[in-house]
Amino acid sequence: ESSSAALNDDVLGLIVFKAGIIDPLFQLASWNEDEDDPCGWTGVRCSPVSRRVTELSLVGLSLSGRIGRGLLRLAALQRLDLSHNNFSGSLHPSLSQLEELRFVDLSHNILSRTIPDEFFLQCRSLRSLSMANNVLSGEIPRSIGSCSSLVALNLSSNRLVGALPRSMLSLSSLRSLDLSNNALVGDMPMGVSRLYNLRSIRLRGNRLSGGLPDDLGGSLLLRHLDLSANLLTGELPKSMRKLSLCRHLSLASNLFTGEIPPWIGEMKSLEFLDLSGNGFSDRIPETIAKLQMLTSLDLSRNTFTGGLPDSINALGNLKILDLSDNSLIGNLPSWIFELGLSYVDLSGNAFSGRVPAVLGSVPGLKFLNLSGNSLSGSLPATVLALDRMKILDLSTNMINGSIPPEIARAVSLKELRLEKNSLTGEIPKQIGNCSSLTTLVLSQNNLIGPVPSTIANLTNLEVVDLSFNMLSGNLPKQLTDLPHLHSFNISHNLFSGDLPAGNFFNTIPPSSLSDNPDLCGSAVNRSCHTVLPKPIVLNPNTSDSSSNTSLPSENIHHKKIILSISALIAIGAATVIALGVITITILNMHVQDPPLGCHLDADPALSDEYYSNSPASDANSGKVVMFCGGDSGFGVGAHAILNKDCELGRGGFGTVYKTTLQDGRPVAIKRLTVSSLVKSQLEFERDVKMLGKLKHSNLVALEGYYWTQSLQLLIYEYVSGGNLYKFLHDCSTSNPISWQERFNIILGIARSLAYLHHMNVIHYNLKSSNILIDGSGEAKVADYGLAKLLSTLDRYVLSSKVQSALGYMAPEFACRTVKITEKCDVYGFGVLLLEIITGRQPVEYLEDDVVVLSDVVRVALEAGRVDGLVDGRLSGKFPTEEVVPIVKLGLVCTLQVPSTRPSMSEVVHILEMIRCPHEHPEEELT
Ligand SMILES: Nc1ncnc2c1ncn2[C@@H]1O[C@H](COP(=O)(O)OP(=O)(O)OP(=O)(O)O)[C@@H](O)[C@H]1O
Repeated sequence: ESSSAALNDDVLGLIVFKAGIIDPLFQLASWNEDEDDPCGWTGVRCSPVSRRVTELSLVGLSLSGRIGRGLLRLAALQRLDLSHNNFSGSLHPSLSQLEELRFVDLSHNILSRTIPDEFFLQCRSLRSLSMANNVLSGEIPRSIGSCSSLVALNLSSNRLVGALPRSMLSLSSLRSLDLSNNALVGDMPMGVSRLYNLRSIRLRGNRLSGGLPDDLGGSLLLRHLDLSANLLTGELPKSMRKLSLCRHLSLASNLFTGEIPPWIGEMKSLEFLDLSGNGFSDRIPETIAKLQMLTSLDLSRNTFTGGLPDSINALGNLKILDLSDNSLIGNLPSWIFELGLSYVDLSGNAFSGRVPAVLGSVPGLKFLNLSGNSLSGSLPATVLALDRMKILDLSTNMINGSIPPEIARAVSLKELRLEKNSLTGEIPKQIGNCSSLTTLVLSQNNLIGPVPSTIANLTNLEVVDLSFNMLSGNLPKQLTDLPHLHSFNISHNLFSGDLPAGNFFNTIPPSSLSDNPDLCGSAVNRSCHTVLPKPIVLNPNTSDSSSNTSLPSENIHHKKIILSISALIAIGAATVIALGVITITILNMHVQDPPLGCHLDADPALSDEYYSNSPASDANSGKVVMFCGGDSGFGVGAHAILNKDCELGRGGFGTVYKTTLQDGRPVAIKRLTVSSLVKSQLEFERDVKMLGKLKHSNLVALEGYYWTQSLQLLIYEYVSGGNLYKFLHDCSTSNPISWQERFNIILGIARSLAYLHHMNVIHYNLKSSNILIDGSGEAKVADYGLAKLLSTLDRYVLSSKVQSALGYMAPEFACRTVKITEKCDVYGFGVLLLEIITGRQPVEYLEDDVVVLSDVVRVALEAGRVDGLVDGRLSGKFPTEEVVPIVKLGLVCTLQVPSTRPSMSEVVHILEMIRCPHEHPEEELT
């Protein structure tokens, strides 16, 4: 009977515990309060004799909430393991009262606050307690000394402060103490030797100071001592020589001084010795040779002097040797490389002599850093032939000769650093075999010749630095194919010719290219051709495009075409463009637009016939995705969307229809007619979602999309006022827009472009038909970023289709070697600005000539006839003082060299200044 009552106590306790916590993954589903016996429940174990719960182990079950009183009913509990959950709150002070409790692991939770004093005061038989990796704060309670049964205590990685309580010295059963990574201060108290059972002390990462206690060596059983990353000072106490069982000793990153005492050789069990980052000085003692078990020796970042003691030669088990950043001198003894080491760092010393050729006989060597010494002679072929080597750094020495072709065998090499030496000769083409290479630094040598094209085989390359050499020739075009390249410094060489165009090279910083007098391309601000072409203009009214390409000149009145060099370039470019247009036309044939018509029901392109031509499942499988999360009300399938309202118009990318959402709100739907060119669904959706995130009052918001293989729709906010082209050029519009309205429109466009560029989006397709005017006269820019959705055609050809005939296209589109940046939008904006001010088309096609607006304006400005430029429909109603600066701004934006055009944020600033000149008296527009 009493056992069943007790059983119910256990059931009750566990159910109460469960009620207080959150179990998001239903891990405790088996805990059913209707059962009498909890012994079969997840994580519960019972004594086979008494059937009482003796163990509760709920590790890593994503449980959260507080560890409540329920557990106090489990009177027979011996083991409690709730580690790797999200339990919060403070530690229950009475938990330790459970008479049988021996093992508690609450590590890796988010327990906070101080550890209650009572917890240790009441502690009965607790042997192991871990609360590591929580957020406990405050001091370690002094009462800890009363928990005399403790064998293991781990409070590491919390936020504990204060000094180590002296009372801990009475924990004579303690074998393992881990208080590392807290903020403990003060010194390590004398009397540690009373903790004669201690096997392991870990106090790394605190702020302990003062010297080590003299009796530290009294803990004779110590095997692991880690006091690194504290502020400990003084010399090593002599008693430590008695720690002959100690395998792991780390005193790294403290303030210890003096020499390493010769008695260190008596700590014979040492396998790991780390004294790095201290102020140890003098010579490395010969007695170190007695540490026969040593596998890792780190004495780096001290001030050791003298040569390498030959005794290290005796350390037959050594795998890792780090003596970097000391003041060691002498030749590199060849025996170092006969030890079978895998990691050697001797950098930052004053070693001299040659790089030992014997290095090549160390088959297991993976890491070798000899940088920052005074090594001379040539690079032994054997060094580079190590096929397991991952990192080789011989930089900042005096090594001469050439890089041996045996480098071909370094197939595991990830980093090769040979900078700041005196290497000569060419970069061997065999480097193309080092397929693991991510970092190649050969800067500040005397290398000559070209960059071998085999470098383009190294597809893992991320960082290449070849600066300050005498390398020459053209850069291999294939470098643009390196997918991970993010730094490529070739400055201060003799490279010539075009920079590779595309990928990483589109954004390469000019500083990485500087001082190569014959290198050209926009990144170095040097044209690859002597003359940049003027804007490319095609006459859309004739089929022979090249004959209509003209070079607008200073005198634009009926000037005949002159076949100058720039004209030839322009004609060449135009021919390319014309070919592009033809390509698009062919590609578009099977996605022909329907004939113009208002009601889509009658539109053959969207009738059932249309769908029967495309895979049926395809046409109906798409789903309308609205970014705001709401329901479009279209349901599934495209019929519902397009069979509704009316066509608004057609453009280069598609046809636009107006329709209404279920909530009555109108939207404009663009059906892309370039389906065959649209990227994969994944890329399309990624790009469209990115565009959908753009929010600006002067942008037409993209609200959603629809995708199937053969039909893609973009759902935009509907803008009621019509497009700017209509306002400017449609003669039937009776009410011309005023100067103020025009200024507002220009400013709105500028602001939206500055925002787009800030978000790293290039519009690519600015023109007045893409500027919509809303009900209150505000400009809203449409069609931004659409060029990005297409994959097949590159943007040069694309832009020729949508912009060239109209004169908004920046000249750099015609020069494939010049990088296309957001400055192409600045050009388009400049043209648009002049169009808005003058009310004239950007390009006018006369019988035997082409008149380019920016040239007309430039000539008029020079002749002082600016007022005559302003749209006559304004009947002289405009502030004269605003005209000159705004016209100048338009001309600056349409400058030929992209880098000489202002950024859009500068444009916004200038426009605001023109409008309110008095607020910026100190600044002047030139
Ligand atoms: N969100 C919208 N709200 C109202 N009308 C729109 C909207 N988007 C486009 N339109 C109208 O639909 C017509 C066609 O637009 P579309 O963008 O396809 O052509 P475009 O601007 O002439 O050429 P392109 O495709 O090269 O940008 C335009 O007259 C435009 O005014």
